[in-house]
Amino acid sequence: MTATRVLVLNSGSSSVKYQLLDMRDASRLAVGLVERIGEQTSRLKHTCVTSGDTHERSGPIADHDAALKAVSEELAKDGLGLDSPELAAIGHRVVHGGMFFTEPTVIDEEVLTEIERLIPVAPLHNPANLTGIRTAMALRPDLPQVAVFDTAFHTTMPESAARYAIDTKIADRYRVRRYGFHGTSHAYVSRATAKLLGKAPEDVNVIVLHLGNGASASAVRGGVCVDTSMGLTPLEGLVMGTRSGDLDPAVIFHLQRVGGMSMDEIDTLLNKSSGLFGLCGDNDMREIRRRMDEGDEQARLAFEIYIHRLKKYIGAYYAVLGTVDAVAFTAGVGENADFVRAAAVAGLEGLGLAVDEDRNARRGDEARLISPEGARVAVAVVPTDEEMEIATQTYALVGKAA
Ligand SMILES: Nc1ncnc2c1ncn2[C@@H]1O[C@H](COP(=O)(O)OP(=O)(O)O)[C@@H](O)[C@H]1O
Ligand SMILES: CC(=O)OP(=O)(O)O
Ligand SMILES: [Mg+2]
Repeated sequence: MTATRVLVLNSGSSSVKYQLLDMRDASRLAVGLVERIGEQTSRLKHTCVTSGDTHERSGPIADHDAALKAVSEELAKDGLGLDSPELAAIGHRVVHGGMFFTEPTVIDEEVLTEIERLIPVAPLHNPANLTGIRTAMALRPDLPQVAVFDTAFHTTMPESAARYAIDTKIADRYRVRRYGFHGTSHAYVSRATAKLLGKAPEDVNVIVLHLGNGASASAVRGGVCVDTSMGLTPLEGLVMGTRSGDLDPAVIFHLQRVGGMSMDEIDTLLNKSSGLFGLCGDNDMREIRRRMDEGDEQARLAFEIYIHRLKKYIGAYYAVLGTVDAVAFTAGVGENADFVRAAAVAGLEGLGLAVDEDRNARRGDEARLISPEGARVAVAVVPTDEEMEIATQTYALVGKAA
């Protein structure tokens, strides 16, 4: 029997998303999510796609190690356990790959050490990714484990976009530059957008807006990333669920010198209690919408700040690209919040950007155009599929090695 299945683990700071795929036809066998890891109210939702059965369990799951063991038990109940000889590899999302990793990579001790070394520049993500990898390695030491890096797609950025305007010697010594994240999603979505337009990726310029809890924008010219909004860490750029995005770096000096806050306190403030959450106490766009509908001014202002920043990046990447064929909205907010999409392009008719109200309001799981018929620039909703992209890259690498 040839092994054709790939398990993908997308370990986030407090969640694990996973999919088991059969790469003969890229079909999904099982999908699931463990949320709120480390809290009393953890929840696991597992769906066996082949039987259509869904199981849910709630109750505390202490850490990512426990989460992965729970996932492995769920898969085993469906006869899809990690001990299956049909499993060819396990693919892991790794958020920060630094300058070292530009391609999917089979994980060994040296790779683990490098991912660990990058923890200070991805403190919310790389530790969770590492636990996922170590647990999976312990469960199946014989299998190839492949890391697919969020930063990889952005390594094509020109130096003019990747470098900060600081002393070059210091920047080089400490490897301070813009790496960019969500690259697997930006790669997948920019290609899927070209497909939606009936063109080859080489022939289109796309602005991708990945709006999830973390959020980033990218400018993709002919399939190649030329700029992205996240930087040394996933803190720069757009307003996010709990992260501030762009700010004057002097805010940090001010909070330390005048506010008496420690560096760790400021780090936590900017990463975990800023963004939409810091502005209005909620980081979920559904809740913000509900509050705005009730006339809540604080939620309204948070929304306006979020949209203002988003619009600035659309304008900036329009200028970076010169000509734009499409603007693609993706991830939790981008795929579901029609009011965010409408507000983000409102007033940009001069740039050829608009949404058709009916098309924008329609829901669906497929990539679709929401701009009016005959619009100069296509505006689209393009669901991301980081897991499928990771599985494809993992299987290609393992196949090559075999
Ligand atoms: N139906 C919806 N309407 C508006 N926003 C939504 C909806 N569903 C999800 N979201 C938003 O998507 C976010 C999660 O996006 P997701 O891409 O899953 O994020 P992450 O991968 O960073 O966890 C939620 O925090 C919420 O703001
Ligand atoms: C890099 C990053 O911000 O990832 P996420 O959106 O999953 O938090
Ligand atoms: Mg995400």
